[in-house]
Amino acid sequence: MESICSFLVCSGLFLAIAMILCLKGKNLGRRTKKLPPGPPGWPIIGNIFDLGTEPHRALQELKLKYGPVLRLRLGSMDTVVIQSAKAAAQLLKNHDASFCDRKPLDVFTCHNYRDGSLAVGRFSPTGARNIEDDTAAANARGESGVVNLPHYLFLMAFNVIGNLMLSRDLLDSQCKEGYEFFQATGMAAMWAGTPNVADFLPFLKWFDPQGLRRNMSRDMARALKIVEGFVKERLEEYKLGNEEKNNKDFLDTLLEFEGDGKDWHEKIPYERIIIIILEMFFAGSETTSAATEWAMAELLRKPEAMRKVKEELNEVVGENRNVEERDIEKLPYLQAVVKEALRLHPSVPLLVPRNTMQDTNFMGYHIAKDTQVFVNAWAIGRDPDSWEDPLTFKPERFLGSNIDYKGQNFELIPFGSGRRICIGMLLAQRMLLRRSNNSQYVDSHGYLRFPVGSSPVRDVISCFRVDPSISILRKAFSLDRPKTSVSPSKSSATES
Ligand code: HEM
Repeated sequence: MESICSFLVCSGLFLAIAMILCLKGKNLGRRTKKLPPGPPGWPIIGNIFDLGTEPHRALQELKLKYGPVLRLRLGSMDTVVIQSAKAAAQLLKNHDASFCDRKPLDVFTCHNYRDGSLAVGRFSPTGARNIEDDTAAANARGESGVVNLPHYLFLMAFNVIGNLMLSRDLLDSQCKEGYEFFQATGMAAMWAGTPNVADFLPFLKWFDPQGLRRNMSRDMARALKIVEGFVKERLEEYKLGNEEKNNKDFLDTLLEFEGDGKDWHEKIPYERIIIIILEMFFAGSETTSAATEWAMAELLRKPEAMRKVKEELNEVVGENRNVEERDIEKLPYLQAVVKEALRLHPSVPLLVPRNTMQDTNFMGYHIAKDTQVFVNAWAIGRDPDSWEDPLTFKPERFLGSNIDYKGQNFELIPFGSGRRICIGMLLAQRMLLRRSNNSQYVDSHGYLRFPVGSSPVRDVISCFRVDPSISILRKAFSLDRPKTSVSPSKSSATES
């Protein structure tokens, strides 16, 4: 036993020394080239502790000292952080080809996920339960009726995606696999979001010291199996001749796809379809529900903005009609509210990390191949060089302005930009501005319609007849996510 321990300790030391020497060698080679500035790091761990518990905030502070292009070493991983609209434009527009790869997390190597994934894959050129009913039931039980808004918003986003992808309400008593799927994806998202020391010190990958890969492998297998069941079911339906339905969903489209006649000339492999479907839940639920929640939290804190949204909705849609997709363009104030919420609270504050595909001369600095790149969309959205009064929630700033989040205005990039821009952006836009009752369909004009329902913002307004000073408990943590409770009965606003 003793000899095994000594062997492990010696091998660990040997690896650590080898790594330090290797890093030194690497640095010597680069001394002649100008690197971006950055704080000095510790041996082996580098600047990991400089990130703190909220990396986007800690990095924003480092910008004051080192400027908008910052260099860090996270373990053995070279990292560059971009923190101004100008630098983001250079990166995502002029150098997008060099920086369009992704830095993968170790946990995404399970079940060949990375090979099938769009979001973490290598770059290759080729409604919710009724809130009112639940509140009424709680009141009947003598409870306060405080609503856990994040919970409803997440369920809503999950079900909307379930309908678009698979034409089913996953979180419904009729769908027995739905709850297990919901749980498995939730756990997998948690493993993916836990900082993994093996990502920073790759020689530890083999040991999986926090057990994250093992946990991810288990929960991802559960989720993949359920999606596979849905896909098999659909293929059975095709065999029975049921494929001639009017409304094709995303799964139908993936199964029928036979190439675009340019870069892709074949059907999408079965395993990849399963991973893509799963990924839409990962990428689309938490992001959309967090953004909606922030928009609501900000509106509840700003009675004047809330009044304007209500007035606009009443004028354009009226009291008795549901919001339809075509209404969106006639709701400029609501659109401005969404932009302003995404400016201050982008759901993915550092975007999804990029990876440099080749040595690149970027704004006069040498960025080596395989450097990880963070773009701090959170800091850019609050940069006083780009925004007047940047910390104030002021939707009016977008009225009469052409600034949009579609990847062309680099001061507002909650969905990223360039080749790896969020593919769900337009869907997210609709989900943020609207609410589904899970039976949406495409109307004769090609618009998505939701027969019953309205914008989530409107829901809060109409469900609670909101007192502007309603209680909001907000606590930002890692992904800048607010925790919002809305109670029709409380009348003070607090923020922590
Ligand atoms: C408010 C909602 C959302 C936000 C803020 C958001 C944000 C982002 C960001 C920042 C990226 C990385 C972009 C870059 O590197 O330049 C991304 C990528 C991605 N998003 Fe979203 N997203 C949202 C909703 C969605 C939805 C609804 C879906 C699909 C159902 C989706 C699917 C994806 C996918 C597949 C990628 C990877 C694209 C690639 O790597 O090529 N997202 N998203």
